[in-house]
Amino acid sequence: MRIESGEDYTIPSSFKRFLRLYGKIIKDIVQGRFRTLMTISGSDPVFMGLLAAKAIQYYERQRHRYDKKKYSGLYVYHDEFDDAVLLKEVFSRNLNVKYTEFQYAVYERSERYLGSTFSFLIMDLTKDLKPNDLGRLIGIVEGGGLVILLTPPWDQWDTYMTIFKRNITVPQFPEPRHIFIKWVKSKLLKHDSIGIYDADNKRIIKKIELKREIKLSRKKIEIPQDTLFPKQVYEFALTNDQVKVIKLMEQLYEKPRKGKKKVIVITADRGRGKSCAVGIGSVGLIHVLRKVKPKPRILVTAPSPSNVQSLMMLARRVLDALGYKYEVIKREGNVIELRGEKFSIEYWEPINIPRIRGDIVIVDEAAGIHVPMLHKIWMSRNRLVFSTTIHGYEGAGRGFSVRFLSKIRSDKNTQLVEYEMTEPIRYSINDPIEEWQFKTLLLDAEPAELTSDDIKDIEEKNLVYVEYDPKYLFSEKGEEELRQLFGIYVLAHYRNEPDDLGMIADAPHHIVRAVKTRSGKIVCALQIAYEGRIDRDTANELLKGGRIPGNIIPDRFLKHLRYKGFAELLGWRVVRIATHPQVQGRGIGSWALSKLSEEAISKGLDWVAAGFGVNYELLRFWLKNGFYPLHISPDRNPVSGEYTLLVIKPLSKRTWEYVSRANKEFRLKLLDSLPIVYRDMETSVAMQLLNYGDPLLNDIPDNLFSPVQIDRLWIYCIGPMTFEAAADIMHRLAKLHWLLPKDKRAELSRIKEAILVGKALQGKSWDELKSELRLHLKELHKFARDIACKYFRALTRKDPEIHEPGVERLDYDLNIIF
Ligand SMILES: CC(=O)SCCNC(=O)CCNC(=O)[C@H](O)C(C)(C)COP(=O)(O)OP(=O)(O)OC[C@H]1O[C@@H](n2cnc3c(N)ncnc32)[C@H](O)[C@@H]1OP(=O)(O)O
Repeated sequence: MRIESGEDYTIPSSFKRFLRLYGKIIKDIVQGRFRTLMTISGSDPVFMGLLAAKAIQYYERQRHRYDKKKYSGLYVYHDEFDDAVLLKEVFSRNLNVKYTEFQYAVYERSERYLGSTFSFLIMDLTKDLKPNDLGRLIGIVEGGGLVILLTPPWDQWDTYMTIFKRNITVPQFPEPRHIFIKWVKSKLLKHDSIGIYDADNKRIIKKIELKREIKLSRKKIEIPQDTLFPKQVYEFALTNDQVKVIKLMEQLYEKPRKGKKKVIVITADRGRGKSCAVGIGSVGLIHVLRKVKPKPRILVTAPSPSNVQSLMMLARRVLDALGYKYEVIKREGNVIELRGEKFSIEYWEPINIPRIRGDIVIVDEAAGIHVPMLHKIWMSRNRLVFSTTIHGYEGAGRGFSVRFLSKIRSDKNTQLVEYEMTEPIRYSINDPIEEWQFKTLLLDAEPAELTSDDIKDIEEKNLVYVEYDPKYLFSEKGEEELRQLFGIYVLAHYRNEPDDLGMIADAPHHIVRAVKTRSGKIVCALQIAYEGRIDRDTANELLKGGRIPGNIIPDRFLKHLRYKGFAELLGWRVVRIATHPQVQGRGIGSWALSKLSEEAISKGLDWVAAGFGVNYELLRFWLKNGFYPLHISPDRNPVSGEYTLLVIKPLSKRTWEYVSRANKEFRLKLLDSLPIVYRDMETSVAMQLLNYGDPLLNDIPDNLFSPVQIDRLWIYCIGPMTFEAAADIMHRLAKLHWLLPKDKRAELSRIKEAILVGKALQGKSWDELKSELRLHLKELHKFARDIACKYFRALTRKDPEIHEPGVERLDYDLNIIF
């Protein structure tokens, strides 16, 4: 195949010139441990493959003059496209390298390379640009290395229909906005250490330049004299920061005193080797713990098993070096356990950690886990490591410290050690490509600093509601506001990925709103999605269980509430809302929602809705703002440990009718599902859900209980019999309580209502209720009897003291259905 071999092509002199500029700076690049980037744009896969091969070949030889190493390269592509396969083939056939070994991977499988280091990375972006890929993969390249981006023709790239763009459109909005790639291009043009070549027109778009000082290369590793772990363990560290982390982990060898906890918190930007350091340290711990314990067990958790692969990889290397025998257990290609005869290092989903036995718990990428879940994990153990990315793909900014760390810092029984790793493992601390990546993906975005004037504006509600045009946000003028906006999400939300940024830019049905102070500081950020106005055929499909991209609210409404007409309505789903952490709880979020509703009404929309992991505080926020619960997921999310709840606020009369009925259906369903599906739901949340909305019954129906049941209720109320003997009646009473309007219910305090839900509806054990409601057993039993007495009075209008026990009559009708 002449074409595939690229024989008909010659390398243009402009490309040779383009490459020579890399050669000119290569000495500084190698010495400074900087990385470089090259973009090759064009339409001919053969030519592109050839140029990429020449580029690597040239670069390798130049680099080798200065560091005399062996190199490794990774080529990532989409194998479902013939021309992407052709490009890769041409590249590999024409690659004439002396010191480099290349590997080829498809994007879907590229996760497994994340812990490894490569000298060269080629990303074929001719078919797709998924922001998360840019976020994950660039970091694997070492200082002195080169990243090549292969892209569609430079001038057409912006409007190119990528897989990412196709996936984020919905049937009602088929055309994406084409903003994100334009943004990426502007950053490629702006940052140094990046060159751009136009293969179609054989011209240099941008020459490479290096505009930064070389910082002294890193310090030699110093292993402390006095260590508990063997020196061999420490030898796996690549930086002194890693040494420090391993040394800190020695502190977990000894158990804390009773009632106390030892916690180590490690924070770092991406690429600082924290997971690897923790992996090395865990084997150190296993090694020493084995001397005092028959079978030490370390539990590792993270949002997903892929997050702990570098930890596992380093743990394996150290185990091998220390001569341990063990089995490697994998799930879907990820290592989830290293099982030796007398030890184990095991990955478990966060939700499982509190109930599994283990000596030490390591939480990796902790910022990716919801704060209430982190709390449960922290409560359940006394020796823990939390490690997390501050900025970067999994980063949560200072959110982790603001919301979680501040709590454990103030706990007197926790001996807390915090350590921030700064030294990058693979490249220099002032690496230009990391800088480009951070700026492009807003990985270091932070919210605005608020002044006393801003706080005054907030107190006086001197606020401005802003309707953003995404084009403006992703422009030089709007960039600062975009950074503030995204910074709020990073800080307030538990999960933020570059793909979310891509959605804001390109998803045609997503819009952004914000609240600013008068000086222009953003204090609340909202991301909204248009949903609804679904045609009848699709609606019928949904009713039969079919799917539709996006449209979460209409989809669940149709599937679970079955009102077909709802599909025609148009609404806004609040995808994310977050208030600047410094000023939460001051009414800004509520003000934003009221403005949003006003805008939605002015645009003729029917509803505003939201879906979120439900907890008491957050649900309070939505209920306070007039949103009705509509649907709740049957399972807890394995990472956040929360049920997902959908809430909706009707804006038109027609929607009102649907929502009022839907909410009644929801509560009826919940009442009957609590004992079956939601036994473990927080009782406070169940009460909130049952209490909100119009009454389901007007009055207590006649003959609801038989005289025998009434008499059993009485004997439980006055004392000798147990709750269990009247559990059936208490269960029906609980249902009755939440079906009635408030003024027709027996008057119960909040705590008694909680007992009624927790015990009589959810069937929790007395012990479970005791710890959830923080009551003594005696009090619980007393309160439960009080409930029985109150309802005895409400049902019979008699005082239990003067009741005549026993039943004489046999002639009664029983209303067995409410
Ligand atoms: C679809 C979704 O995005 S749901 C996810 C919502 N976002 C988050 O959870 C991120 C973190 N939290 C926040 O950013 C904010 O607290 C928001 C968006 C939930 C509320 O915005 P705020 O400006 O704090 O709301 P506002 O002051 O109007 O209302 C406060 C009420 O919200 C509830 N609330 C929920 N979370 C919080 C919180 N972190 N801090 C304070 N109040 C909170 C409280 O019940 C409070 O009511 P109260 O004052 O009567 O006790």
